[in-house]
Amino acid sequence: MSDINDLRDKMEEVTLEMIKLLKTRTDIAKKIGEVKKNIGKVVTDETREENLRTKVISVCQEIGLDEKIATKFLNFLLNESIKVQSTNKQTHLSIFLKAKELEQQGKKIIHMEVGEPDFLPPTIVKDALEEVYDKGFLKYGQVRGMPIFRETLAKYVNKKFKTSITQENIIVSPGARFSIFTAITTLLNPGDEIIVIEPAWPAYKDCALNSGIKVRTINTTLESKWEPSIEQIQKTINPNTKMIVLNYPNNPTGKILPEKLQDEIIEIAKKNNLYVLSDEIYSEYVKESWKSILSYNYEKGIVTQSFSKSHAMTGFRIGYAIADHKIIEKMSKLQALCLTNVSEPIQYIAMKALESDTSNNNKTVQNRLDLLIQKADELNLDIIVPDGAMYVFARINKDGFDGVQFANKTLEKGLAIAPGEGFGDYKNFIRISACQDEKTLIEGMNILKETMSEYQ
Ligand SMILES: O=C(O)C(=O)C[C@]1(C(=O)O)C=C[C@@H](O)C=C1
Repeated sequence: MSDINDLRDKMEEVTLEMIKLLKTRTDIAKKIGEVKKNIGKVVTDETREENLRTKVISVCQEIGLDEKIATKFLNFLLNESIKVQSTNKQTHLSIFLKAKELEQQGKKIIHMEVGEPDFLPPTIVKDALEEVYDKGFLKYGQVRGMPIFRETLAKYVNKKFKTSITQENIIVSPGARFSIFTAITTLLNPGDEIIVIEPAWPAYKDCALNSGIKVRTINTTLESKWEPSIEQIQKTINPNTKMIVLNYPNNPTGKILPEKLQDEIIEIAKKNNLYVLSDEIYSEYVKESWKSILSYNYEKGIVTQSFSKSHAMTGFRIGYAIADHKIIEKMSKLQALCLTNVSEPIQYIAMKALESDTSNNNKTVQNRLDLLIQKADELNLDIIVPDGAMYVFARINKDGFDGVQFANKTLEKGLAIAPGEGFGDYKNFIRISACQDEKTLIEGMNILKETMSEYQ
C-alpha cells in the first residue's frame, strides 16, 4: 500500500512540474507571438516545427519512448502556442463584418471581399418557400437529412459525376462548413495531423485547431502556379498524418490542379491510408474541365458541397457531404449532438432548387472574372488566371505592402476586399471577388487603383 502511495506522490510531483513547464512554455510562446506581430511574421513556422520534431524524435530514441506518442504530445504543445499567438487574425470575414458595421452607419460599401453571389436564387425557390407549409415538411427529422432529399441528391450527384452513390452516402448539413467541421472532428483525434495546402480558406485550419488536431501547412506560390509538389506532400506525411484537404477549384486562387498531379496526390493518400477531404463547393464555377474526387471511388474520400455558391443560396445555410456510409455514420453522431437536424423547410426548398438550370451563373461569374483579370493586368498586379471559382488572388508589387493595412484603407474609401493573410503566409496578396455586376466591379477596381497610388 505504501508503495502505491510513494508512486502516486512521485506521479503528482511530475504532473505538477509538467503543468508549471506548460505555463512557462505558453508564456514564451506569447512573447514570441508579440515579436512575430512586430516583425510581420505569420504564426506557424513549419521549419521551426520540423526542427523541434526532429529533436523530439531523437530524444525518444535515446530514452526509449514511443515516438508517435511524443510527437502527438508535441502537436498539443504547438497547438497551444498557435492558439495564444493567433488572436486578432484579420480575414475576409473580419473585413466583411467591419463593412457591415459601416453600412449600418449609412456608408456605401462595394463588397469584393466575400464570395456571396449578388444574383438571386432560382425562382423555383420562391415558389417552394410558399408551398412548403402545405407540403408539411415542418417537423423534426432524420439527423442526416430527409430521405426524399438525400435520394434526390444521390440521383443528382450520380447523373453529374457518373457515380453510383445512394442516400446512405449523404449527410445534409447547415452549409458545407458544418460538414467540414464534423468530418475533421469525428474522423481525427487530438494530436493527429491534417495537411492543408495554402493559400486556403481559413476554416479548415480553424476547425482542426479547435479539435486539437495539428495542421501541417504546405505552402504553394504564384510562381509554381499554386501547385503543391509531390515531394512537399510526401515530406509532410508521418505516422500521425490522417487527412489531406483538397479544395479545387480553389478559394482564393481559382486554381484547378492538373489531372496528373491530382491523380498522384490521391495515390499518395491511398498508400498512406489518409482521408481526403475535398471541398468542391466551387465545382459549378469552372472554365473548362475538372475532375471530382468522387471519380476516384476512394473509400476514405469525403466531398463537401453547398447550395451557397451554386444556387446563390448563402442565407439558407444548406450543404451536404458525400462519403462512405461508415464515415457518414460517424459525422451524423456529432451532428445529432449539435443540431438535431437541418431545418426541414430549408431542405425541401434546396431539393426543389435542384430542378433549376443554374448554368447561367457560371457564365456570369466567368465574364466578371475576365473583367477583373483585364483590370488586374492594367494595374500591373501579379496573378495566375483562375481556372474557376469566383476570385482573383493578386499580388501587389509595392514596397512595404501589407494586405491587412491595404484592405482597411480601401474600406475607408468604400471598397471591401480580402487581405491575403487570411489565407496563409500571403501578406502582399489580396483576394478580389467577382460577385458584383460589371459596373460595380469597375468602380471597385478604380478605388483599388486610387489606393495603390498612395504607395511607392
Ligand atoms: O518558434 C516559434 O516561432 C514559436 O512560435 C513557437 C512554436 C512552439 O510552440 O514551439 C509555435 C509555433 C510555431 O509554428 C513554431 C514553434
